[in-house]
Amino acid sequence: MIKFFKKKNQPEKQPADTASVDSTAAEQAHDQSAETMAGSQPAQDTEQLNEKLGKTQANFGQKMKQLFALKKKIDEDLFEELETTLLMADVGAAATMDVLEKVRKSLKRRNLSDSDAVLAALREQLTNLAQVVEQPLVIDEAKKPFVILVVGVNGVGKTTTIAKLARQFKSQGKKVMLAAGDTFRAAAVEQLKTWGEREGIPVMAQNTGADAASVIFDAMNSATARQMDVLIADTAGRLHTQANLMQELEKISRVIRKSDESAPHETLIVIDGGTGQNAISQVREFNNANQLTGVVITKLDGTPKGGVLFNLAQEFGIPVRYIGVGEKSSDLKPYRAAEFVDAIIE
Ligand SMILES: Nc1nc2c(ncn2[C@@H]2O[C@H](COP(=O)(O)OP(=O)(O)OP(=O)(O)O)[C@@H](O)[C@H]2O)c(=O)[nH]1
Repeated sequence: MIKFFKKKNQPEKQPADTASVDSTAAEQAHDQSAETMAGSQPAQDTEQLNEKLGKTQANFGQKMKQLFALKKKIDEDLFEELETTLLMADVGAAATMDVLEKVRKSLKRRNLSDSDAVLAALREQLTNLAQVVEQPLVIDEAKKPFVILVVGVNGVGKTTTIAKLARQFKSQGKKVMLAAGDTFRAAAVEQLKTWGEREGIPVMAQNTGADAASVIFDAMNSATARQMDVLIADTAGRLHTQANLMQELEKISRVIRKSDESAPHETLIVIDGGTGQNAISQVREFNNANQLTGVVITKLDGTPKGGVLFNLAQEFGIPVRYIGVGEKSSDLKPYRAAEFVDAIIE
């Protein structure tokens, strides 16, 4: 979906001045020829999660099954092969060692040594680890607006995730506003505004190059005045190694707190599921700048390395709120540990 948000090859348009887009403007500016979010007409989501996570499943459960089919004997070699499989799926060294150690102990305790028992113990331990970060995002209705700040490096899927979230919240009957805090690129602001018009979701924006904190501060005031339930603030993608840009994020949070000292109520980092080990340093650096309260892992449909979720769970234990498994609106799924483990192990 949201091909609309594809930034590559998009002409940079001159942005309008400060704009608050109303749902009434919806039809007017709608470019019929523009690619729409595939989810605009709620799509039938017949595809199962295990199909969506097929690449990780092939690199994970399928490999394990092949391993067990070849090796009936449970020995050190088998554990080494399991270790390699987990590492290749980006589970990370610490999580791999920990999980396998617990598998060994569990087998020893129960005096089991057949391959079915190893697979069952592995599933149990991976589920335990995956459950550490299962904590769905709940919008506290006492906070009006409930402010969600979305951060992450470039191109991970922040803007598309925001669009998906906004549609989901709106479909639950919530009043949602977006703040176009990605002020670096004219196209980013324009795209969000046009999309908001079409969806009947107000988008607060200013000129390109405007101070992101000021855009979000204005949006806070407007969302409060208009009694919005949820305000989702986009931010420009930035490398976690760019100290000045990381400081800008700290400033955004400080400015938000001037309007509501309990906000932001959720600081979500979006991570591209195919990033590999770099995901760890991204979460670490962003967490240092703005305490993160949730993680969204996107693009899990396109990578064999979905094991990164375990890596992040082991390292930080920050709740994984959603997983992105495609481009449709319905492809942003609330994260459920058992469902996830089942999908990659089946
Ligand atoms: N296959 C797949 N593609 C996704 C998913 N989430 C986002 N994308 C695609 O990833 C690309 C980048 O998404 P954006 O939302 O533009 O990323 P961004 O983080 O806002 O980018 P910057 O503004 O440059 O920082 C788009 O083509 C999206 O359609 C997903 O779960 N699966």
